[in-house]
Amino acid sequence: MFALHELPTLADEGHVVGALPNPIPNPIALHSLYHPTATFFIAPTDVVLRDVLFDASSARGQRRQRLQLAAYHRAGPRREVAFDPVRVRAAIVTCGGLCPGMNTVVRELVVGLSELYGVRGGGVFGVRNGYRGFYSEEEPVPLEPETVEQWHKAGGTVLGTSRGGFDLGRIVGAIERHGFNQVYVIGGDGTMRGAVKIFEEVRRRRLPVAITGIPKTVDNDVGIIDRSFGFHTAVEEAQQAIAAGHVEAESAGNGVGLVKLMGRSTGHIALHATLSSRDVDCCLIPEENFYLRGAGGLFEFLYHRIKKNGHAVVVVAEGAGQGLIPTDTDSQRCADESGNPAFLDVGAWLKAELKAWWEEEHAGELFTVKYIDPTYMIRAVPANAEDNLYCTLLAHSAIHGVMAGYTGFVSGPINGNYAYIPMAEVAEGKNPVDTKDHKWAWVRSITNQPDFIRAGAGAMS
Ligand SMILES: Nc1ncnc2c1ncn2[C@@H]1O[C@H](COP(=O)(O)OP(=O)(O)O)[C@@H](O)[C@H]1O
Ligand SMILES: O=P(O)(O)OC[C@H]1O[C@](O)(COP(=O)(O)O)[C@@H](O)[C@@H]1O
Ligand SMILES: [Mg+2]
Repeated sequence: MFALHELPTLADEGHVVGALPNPIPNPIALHSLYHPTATFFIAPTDVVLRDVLFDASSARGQRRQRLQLAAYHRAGPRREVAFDPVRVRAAIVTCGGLCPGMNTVVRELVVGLSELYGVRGGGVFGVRNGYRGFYSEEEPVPLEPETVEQWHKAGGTVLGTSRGGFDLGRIVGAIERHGFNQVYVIGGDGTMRGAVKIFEEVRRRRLPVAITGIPKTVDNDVGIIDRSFGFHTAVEEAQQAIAAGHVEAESAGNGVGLVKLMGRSTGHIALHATLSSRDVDCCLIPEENFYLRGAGGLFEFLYHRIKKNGHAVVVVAEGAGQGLIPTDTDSQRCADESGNPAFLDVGAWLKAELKAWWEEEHAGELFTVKYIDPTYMIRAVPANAEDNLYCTLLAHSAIHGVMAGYTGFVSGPINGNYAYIPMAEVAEGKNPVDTKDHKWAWVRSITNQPDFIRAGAGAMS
């Protein structure tokens, strides 16, 4: 009935984990102050379904769908664990761009391993500055609950992060040399692709090491899970920039407030910020082509809005309209150290184009464009309450899975229920905004912006 997406375990390889010949009862069951209820432990047969929406109109269709239901192991504490807490030697690393909540995840991993499972002092380490920290001169730092106690209140990552520096041989060599048997990797899509390689190399070398990923990306561009942590905080922070753009535009004669928000290849932040603000007249995202001049274009639309309301606000995701921006040399379109494309500044380009257009078509009439680029301000903040809660659940899910002996997996909510997903699936999955779906239709119904399909033609850029 279900197609269960099985997880690798350390036992598959015949490893005697943490010097345990057989699983032992979960130490949480023996906790002196906490007595687990009958439903506390999750059975290996508990699953979370990936799809919850079905067309109930045809019995045949239902039968067919039931046969293909993708299911994942439900996350949570198991009755038995594979690691002896006394022998746990865990490494935690944060990679890629900043995202609100990174410190919270680290804090909860340290505190959870110590207080839920009784991992002893000196059993948890923080790797400095991303993947390269495994083999750099800076040694991993021991992390105790007291060290990390206040970390959830800080933005950024205390451990440090970086792009690039993924040297597989040296990373796995360092894991072996330090005797790490649990590795918690906090990072985005690129980091997860790297973690899959680490997992595979660890297997190839037959090392008794569990590798798990906790998906981090402010862009929300990791697939399968409901959303990534920090995303809601970033959307909340973006409101201030949009509000400022609105005030500036409203206070000027024929004013345009232009706000650029993060989103390298996905427009989730722009979309959610637009939906929650209501000050936005037009939202431009990488997944939807647009054009500036002519009938049905951005400028025609903005002209009508300005004439009607006296002002307009445009939110543009950083990855939007890249194909429209002229570039003199190919070298301008370079990549960052991780190989991610470094984009041209769509905001600065759009501002210049807006000014040129007004000058060409409405010279003599007052016009102002205020361009706000809050790029790092929306991600370099501490997590809000909801994201702190979410980070805690993600960290605990990861610990429970690793202690149970699973490896090569990512924890995350699927339709609100926490699940363990094979890491390779998450690394391969993308999460673009589905412009055919209702969420994008909601944006369009709120902004009433054009669909940028030229009359008599398909979508154009
Ligand atoms: N395909 C890949 N294979 C191995 N490592 C990768 C890959 N893509 C990115 N990485 C590494 O993952 C880390 C973070 O990647 P990056 O793309 O900068 O951020 P994010 O994980 O947030 O998307 C970097 O150390 C980078 O070298
Ligand atoms: O200047 P940096 O650190 O490379 O970060 C900029 C990029 O980081 C992002 O937030 C995405 O980063 P991640 O993939 O690491 O989450 C993009 O929106 C943005 O293009
Ligand atoms: Mg990324």
